[in-house]
Amino acid sequence: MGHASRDRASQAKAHGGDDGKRRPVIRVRDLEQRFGDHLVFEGLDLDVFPREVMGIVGGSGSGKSILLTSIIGLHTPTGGRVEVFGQDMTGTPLRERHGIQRRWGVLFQSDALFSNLTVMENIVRVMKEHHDLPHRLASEVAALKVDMVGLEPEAAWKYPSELSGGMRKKAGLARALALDPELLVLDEPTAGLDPIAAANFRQLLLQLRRTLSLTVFLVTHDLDLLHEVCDRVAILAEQRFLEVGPVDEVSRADHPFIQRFFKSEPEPGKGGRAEKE
Ligand SMILES: Nc1ncnc2c1ncn2[C@@H]1O[C@H](COP(=O)(O)OP(=O)(O)OP(=O)(O)O)[C@@H](O)[C@H]1O
Repeated sequence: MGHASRDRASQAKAHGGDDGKRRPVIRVRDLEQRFGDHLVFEGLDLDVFPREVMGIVGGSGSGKSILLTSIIGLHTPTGGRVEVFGQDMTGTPLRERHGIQRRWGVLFQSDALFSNLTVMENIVRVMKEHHDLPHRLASEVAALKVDMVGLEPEAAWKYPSELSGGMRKKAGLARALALDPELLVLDEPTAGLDPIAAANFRQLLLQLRRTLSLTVFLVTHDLDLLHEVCDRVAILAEQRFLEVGPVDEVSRADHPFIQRFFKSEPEPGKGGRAEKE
């Protein structure tokens, strides 16, 4: 057995797998969301496997945020089931969810850093919420996270308002990595970045994914991110997943939404971000 397969086997074990069978990190079954008469989606099924990067694409209002927040237990959909690390997200009591929550890191579109805290303090705060760590040790680990995302050490002492958009995203990512998560959940990670910062961020994701063996679930409109970073993509439109599969295959599917999405030209200054519906 080579290093890589040995790694994967031990990882599968760590994830509760048996005989090398890969249990999904995220398992979505028959998910449904309605608001009164308004059906957002129904019948969503999705598996995201260990070390896979899954991209979710869909028009505005198709329910991407609802899907994402259902996965991290912030929203309870009207029907169906979401399991993360084998635990039912809606059926698990809050106190037990705390244990699952430290196994993932989330980067929201707005980066959601506390504006009154420095980058360092933002990261330390997350660590202290979950671990009883001496301040000095927490600061040292936070400095490592800052380095890991390619920020200069001095950025750690800055407030979010003193950083560029790209640096803020990296700081948000450093905070998402604070607890050494196995799963990274990213909401439009390159939205709003200039083309160079977006390309830089994509490289960073590729590198982190390789070095940290991360599973990644991300929502995006960035075609370059889909092609360069994602293993599979799920297209959410017409209240369901139109297609789920490798990006190259899905992008060839003969559906008007998919054709429009994958053929759309990058918006000027948006670094390959495709047009929203
Ligand atoms: N609390 C709510 N009450 C009623 N309707 C809601 C509520 N939350 C979301 N919706 C509706 O559900 C649909 C899906 O919302 P969601 O935010 O998940 O879309 P999205 O795909 O993330 O869109 P965007 O790309 O524009 O952010 C939208 O039509 C939205 O108006």
